Amino acid sequence: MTTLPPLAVLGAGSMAGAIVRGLIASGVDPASVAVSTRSAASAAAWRAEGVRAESLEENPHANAGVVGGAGAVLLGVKPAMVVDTLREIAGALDARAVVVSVAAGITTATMEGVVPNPVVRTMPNTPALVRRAVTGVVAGSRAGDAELAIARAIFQAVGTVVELPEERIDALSAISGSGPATFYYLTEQLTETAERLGFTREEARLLAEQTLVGSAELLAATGEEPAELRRRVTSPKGTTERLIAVLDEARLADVFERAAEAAIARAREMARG
Ligand SMILES: NC(=O)C1=CN([C@@H]2O[C@H](COP(=O)(O)OP(=O)(O)OC[C@H]3O[C@@H](n4cnc5c(N)ncnc54)[C@H](O)[C@@H]3O)[C@@H](O)[C@H]2O)C=CC1
Ligand SMILES: O=C(O)[C@@H]1CCC=N1
Repeated sequence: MTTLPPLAVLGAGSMAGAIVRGLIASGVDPASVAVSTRSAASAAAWRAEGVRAESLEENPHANAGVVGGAGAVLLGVKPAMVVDTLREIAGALDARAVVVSVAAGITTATMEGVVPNPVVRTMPNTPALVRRAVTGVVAGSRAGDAELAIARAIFQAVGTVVELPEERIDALSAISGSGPATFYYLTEQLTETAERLGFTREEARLLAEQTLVGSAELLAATGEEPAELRRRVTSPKGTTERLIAVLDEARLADVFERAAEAAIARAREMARG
């Protein structure tokens, strides 16, 4: 297994923060991770977790400050900030460091146009925090086996890795990058339905959320196909059969396809800047 080099993380918000915490949960030494944050309070919170942290509030050069000595630099800033952030750190980057981006829509070619380093583009998801992420990984033109192995090692420590060509990553993002939002949205909808059926908010949340968690655990534990697990819930001529018939009528597959196409179109807009 590839040993992770010292890691610098620029912008440790929802996504990169989940990755760092997932890495620490996997046994990575927090002292081998350096984080730059916007606020001093956030940097202090990371220091309390044993991570080296600098904030832009205390030091406007915090981004360049944390990349020195790093063998891998994880870009966790918003897509619109990626190019500016790379410009900021270009002079401080170790020549051999691999730049790993999680940004939606920002191509490897765009990043390679700003820094001379090898670049890997990824699309993880927030279950990284509990080491259950699915991450799409794309090698840039300068990333060789060693750089790809580092990126793979980072994301395998927090879940499962899928390697794919760059033209497929926006589609992967629509399914797994945004996917946690899809499942939480469904859970919210089911909670509201339960409330409309007369349950209190607390009861409704319990019913919807525990059903999501229980169903996911059953899927993971049995390795059965969702269709088979669904069949076991659907008694012939029973209540679930009627329920699923209504969902079928609503053509959810078409709705999900339209939703995914909208996300893909947005990623392409973001790529154009
Ligand atoms: N949230 C998600 O589920 C996923 C997000 N992503 C990608 O992750 C990236 C970040 O998204 P989120 O974590 O959702 O946003 P976020 O807003 O939670 O995180 C961005 C972080 O960057 C910090 N920041 C802002 N300007 C900075 C600067 N100049 N230097 C250093 N840090 C700075 C912010 O304070 C914040 O903590 C985006 O590129 C997004 O496309 C990718 C996959 C999933
Ligand atoms: O919403 C976004 O743009 C990011 C990418 C996938 C999930 N969150």
